[in-house]
Amino acid sequence: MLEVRDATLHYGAAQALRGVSLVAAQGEITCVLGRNGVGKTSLMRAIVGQHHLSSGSIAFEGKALDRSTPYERARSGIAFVPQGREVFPLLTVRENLETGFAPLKRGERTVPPYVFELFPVLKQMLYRRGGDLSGGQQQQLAIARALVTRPKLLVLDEPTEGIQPSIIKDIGQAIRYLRGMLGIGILLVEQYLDFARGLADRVAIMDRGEIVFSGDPTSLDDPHVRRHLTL
Ligand SMILES: Nc1ncnc2c1ncn2[C@@H]1O[C@H](COP(=O)(O)OP(=O)(O)OP(=O)(O)O)[C@@H](O)[C@H]1O
Repeated sequence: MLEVRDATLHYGAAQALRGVSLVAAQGEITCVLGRNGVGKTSLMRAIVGQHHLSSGSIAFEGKALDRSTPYERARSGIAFVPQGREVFPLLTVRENLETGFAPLKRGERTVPPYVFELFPVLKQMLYRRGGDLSGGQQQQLAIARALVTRPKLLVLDEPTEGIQPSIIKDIGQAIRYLRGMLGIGILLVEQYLDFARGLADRVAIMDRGEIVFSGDPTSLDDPHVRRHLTL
């Protein structure tokens, strides 16, 4: 579904990605792990079109994305939940959700009912401002806003960061539902190892701008694999 090939990315003279190749399949949860600063966010932002690759390619459903804008990628079915959530604090929950309408045709501009089933608190808080929500509620709102775009691939950058355990559990259940019931592909960046291990079908570990391991989540128990994750 998504195929990144030999991607390199630079910030000025600094190289953040060094020949990264990664596949995310439909109906699977692919989890990218790695310490702080190894390039996980740079890779996700390149996939959604917020950063340009210096070389390499990204294809979605067999089509090269290299020249397409973030808006075109959203229209083709890629949705992004950024690190830090980026909820609009002065817009209501409803208005935040409606920002997800932008890539949709007029007739499709509704919030799918399953979104409120996954995150009932958003229905209760529909007219509250985004900035008044707790961190966990904002994370749910950021995921819901991404789902409004009817994605085929959902890219989540550290959705558990700074979130209380009960909401982490709800988010994990929502991600499982999206994979199992809707067949959405999930690409998840995570630092919280237990969460990743419990969800992932495939894992890829990054270190210093490279993918140093990819395979089965059980391999996270292997000390050779884990050494890339510990400080
Ligand atoms: N906009 C930017 N300009 C310059 N350097 C950047 C920029 N964004 C990231 N970097 C650098 O690129 C490298 C990779 O950063 P990136 O945020 O992709 O890593 P990460 O694995 O997502 O880290 P974290 O878990 O802390 O978010 C780091 O050295 C970082 O300082």
